[in-house]
Amino acid sequence: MELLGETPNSPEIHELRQILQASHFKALLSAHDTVAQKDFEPLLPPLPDTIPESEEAMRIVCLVKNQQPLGATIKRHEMTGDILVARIIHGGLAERSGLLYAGDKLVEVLGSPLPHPLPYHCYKILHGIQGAANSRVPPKPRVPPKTPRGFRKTQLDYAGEEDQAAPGKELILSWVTGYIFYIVIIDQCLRWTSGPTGDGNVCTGVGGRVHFMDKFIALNKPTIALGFQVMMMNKSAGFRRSMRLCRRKSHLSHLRTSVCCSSSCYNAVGASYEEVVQYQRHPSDKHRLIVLVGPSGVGVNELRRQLIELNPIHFQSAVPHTTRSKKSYEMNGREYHYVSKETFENLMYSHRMLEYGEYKGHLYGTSVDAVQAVLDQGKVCVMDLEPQGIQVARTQELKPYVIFIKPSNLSCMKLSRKNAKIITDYFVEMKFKDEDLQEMEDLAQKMEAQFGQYFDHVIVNDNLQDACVQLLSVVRKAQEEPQWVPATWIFS
Ligand SMILES: Nc1ncnc2c1ncn2[C@@H]1O[C@H](COP(=O)(O)OP(=O)(O)OP(=O)(O)O)[C@@H](O)[C@H]1O
Repeated sequence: MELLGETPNSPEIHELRQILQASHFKALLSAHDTVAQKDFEPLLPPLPDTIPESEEAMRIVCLVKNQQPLGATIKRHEMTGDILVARIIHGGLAERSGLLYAGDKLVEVLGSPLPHPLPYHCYKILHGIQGAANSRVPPKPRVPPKTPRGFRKTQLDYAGEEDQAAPGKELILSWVTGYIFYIVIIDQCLRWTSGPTGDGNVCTGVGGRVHFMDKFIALNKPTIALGFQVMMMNKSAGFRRSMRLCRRKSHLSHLRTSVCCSSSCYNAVGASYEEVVQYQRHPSDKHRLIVLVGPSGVGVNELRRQLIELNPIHFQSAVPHTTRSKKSYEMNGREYHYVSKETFENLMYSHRMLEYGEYKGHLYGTSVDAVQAVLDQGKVCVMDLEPQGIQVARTQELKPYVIFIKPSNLSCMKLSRKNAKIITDYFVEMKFKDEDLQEMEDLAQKMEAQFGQYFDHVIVNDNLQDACVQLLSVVRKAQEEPQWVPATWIFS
């Protein structure tokens, strides 16, 4: 205002004077001056000036702590006993400071060397700090995280609230198998943080058991898991009759079925998550293999048969292989590919059989090449598979889309299956008993629990017509719309 008094008058000067004299502006300037004159910075403890030359170079980290938690967890190294920073919570004080990192060794806090304490003692020391605290940590090369950002699909259910090892209850998340989430940051400790990508509900949290630190998005509701389907007898290609219940009833000793599984499947089964990407099939690409799984008797064959009947030019089953001899009315490549035992076994051992089994001394099975032959014709190959066989089919070559056919609840099943028959072979059909339906339900639950992570979609087969309409729509979407698939199918 003083300076303005010395300045020749002008409309601008007049306006500026009015602004500076307005009460709200005076209040703002007054607040500024009050803040500026006080030193709100904490007094940092002086750096020690006598550091022995022999001492390993240290970073001295000064954190000023208020009521907020530090946002880091610590652990004791099993071998050395060192106290290490275990995790840095996303968005917490430690992370925002940019000074502490997972894996840092805490040497001293508040000028006192850390005794060889249990993490609990350290926790008490750290927790008790108010204001500024110097900590000494050895320098550490910062290695950029190796794991790429990207989407992951959960392979297990995780109940965060029940996890004793979870680092902070307020951040804990729970999820079910099949959730897709996006990772933003991964540090050396296998934690990750993920951020919004647009769709879905965004939530932030930590999965303790799998050591994730996440802000993650549920883009996909989980789909389901699987069953135990065995050897089938062909009536004609595409309309196979199942022997699954037959095996359960009386022919168990005659039927031996196996499913081969490459070593990778064991890894996948044990993993907590799988890296996934969205895949949109180009119209000129081969179709994805459609795999139906479900407990015996649920209607897997019935649905496959109905789908093919709806459009036999578009949908087709793969022709299976057998070592039995050809009957007079059969044709090689139509009902079966008739091969020697040696050829069959070669296919088995070279992992070219998606599933195989033995019935009455003969081998039967469906090969990858038979599926490829259908896909090469530009058709959609539809097959039913034992859940154990999904792993073998899960290749970049076939890109299977797995649909779990699930029974509805017992009372609905009793109604819908009133006139249905269990087809055990060509000649024997028997009515479903209550125990068959119960067994089907139990098996469905086991399949979901064990193989749910592989299911892209679940159809509850209550009303047959509804289930068939759903199947048609899902199969169309699988071929025409973007779907989450393992990243290895696309980048390998
Ligand atoms: N939704 C449904 N409503 C009524 N009957 C059904 C329904 N789904 C299937 N069925 C009947 O149930 C019986 C068993 O079906 P299907 O043979 O397809 O079972 P599956 O799952 O292939 O088992 P398996 O391989 O052991 O035969 C058949 O008689 C079929 O017509």
